[in-house]
Amino acid sequence: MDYPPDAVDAKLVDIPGGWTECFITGHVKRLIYDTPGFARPPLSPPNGRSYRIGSACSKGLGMFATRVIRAGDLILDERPMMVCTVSSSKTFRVTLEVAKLSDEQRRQIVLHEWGKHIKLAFDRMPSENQKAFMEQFNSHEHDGSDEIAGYILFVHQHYLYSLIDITRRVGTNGLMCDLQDKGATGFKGRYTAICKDISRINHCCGPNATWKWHTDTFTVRITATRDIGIGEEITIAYCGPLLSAAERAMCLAPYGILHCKCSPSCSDEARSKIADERRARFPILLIPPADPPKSGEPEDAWVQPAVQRLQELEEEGLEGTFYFTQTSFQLINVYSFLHDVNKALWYANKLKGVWKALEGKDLDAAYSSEEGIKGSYFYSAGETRKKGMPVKVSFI
Ligand SMILES: C[S@@+](CC[C@H](N)C(=O)[O-])C[C@H]1O[C@@H](n2cnc3c(N)ncnc32)[C@H](O)[C@@H]1O
Repeated sequence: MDYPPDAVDAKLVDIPGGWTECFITGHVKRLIYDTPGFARPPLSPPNGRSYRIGSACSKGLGMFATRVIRAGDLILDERPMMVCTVSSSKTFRVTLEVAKLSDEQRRQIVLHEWGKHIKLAFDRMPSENQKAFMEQFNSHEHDGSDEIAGYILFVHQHYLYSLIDITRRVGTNGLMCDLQDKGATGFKGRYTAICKDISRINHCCGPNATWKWHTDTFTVRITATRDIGIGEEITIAYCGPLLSAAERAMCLAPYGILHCKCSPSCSDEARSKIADERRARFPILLIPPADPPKSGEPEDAWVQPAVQRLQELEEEGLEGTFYFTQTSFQLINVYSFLHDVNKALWYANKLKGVWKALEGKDLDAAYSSEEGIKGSYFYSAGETRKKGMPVKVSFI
């Protein structure tokens, strides 16, 4: 992809938004060009750079906050060095099946062919990006998976590399892009992005930041999902954080993470069991009781399961998930219904940063201001109820 068209002798410095080399199909190329606003410049964090790359001990390098970062703050919007497929052609695999090769032989040949294509993209990179790409972490260095794919050798900047040196860096560092081929035949790939700085962010099962692919800016965007202190490591989830520990382990293996070291409790069996049980019961739906509270019982006794659920989500570091926003919205709506505006605003305050991080916009005024809450459907439903009239409400 050469967009916008640049001079043949362009340097990295001539492309301030960042230079991405792509290995993509024609269909995906058209899809990118047709994206409204493509190629907007990447967003700049309003308060400037807020991170440094440094040692994260046994995890290698990592990203660390250099100032306090608030939930919802943009940390980095980075154009990748490379975007490429994560797998190779289905049609090609079928052809190999016909050739009666073993599964392992097929895997090696597909990997080799994929590597040859990725090297084409690598060769077109500006030399600064080639250097930065080769400096990225390679977690598969000694796993013995290079019999065929490692066959082609090339010299780059006085070092001898094999194709596998490139493909392994893609596997270790790639984050999934939201680009997808259509159609059932021919080349069908999911896409992955390798960035200079974002690829240094380590995985955490209870991360403090989230990542999202944006085709209009052609960037991976990192936003904080909770407040991050100075010096604290910035982390993202490489896989669905609501999965069980066993499922997460399966998803992390291709990144070369065989034992997740995100926190001491992650490897603690008893703690993992509790975390699994909590994750399995996170969805919750509040239904108001038909009868008024018994004397002496707080009016919001029936809300407590959701209050506890939100606390558990925070304890697990799962603020950046659907269940956190869903439970928060329910609590805002319920406390509007009960005419407890302060509590409604208290939950709105918890939600606002996460909402900004996930949705890229501020929370609607109906949820975040006294007037908004008092003008909401739930507040008036609560009024009707207070007048002794029956109401049927659903809080989501
Ligand atoms: C995308 S890179 C992250 C940056 C990397 N630490 C570096 O030095 O460049 C992924 C690699 O970081 C390490 N890593 C990331 N998160 C980890 C975690 N939670 N536990 C253990 N290792 C982790 C693993 O070696 C993995 O292969």
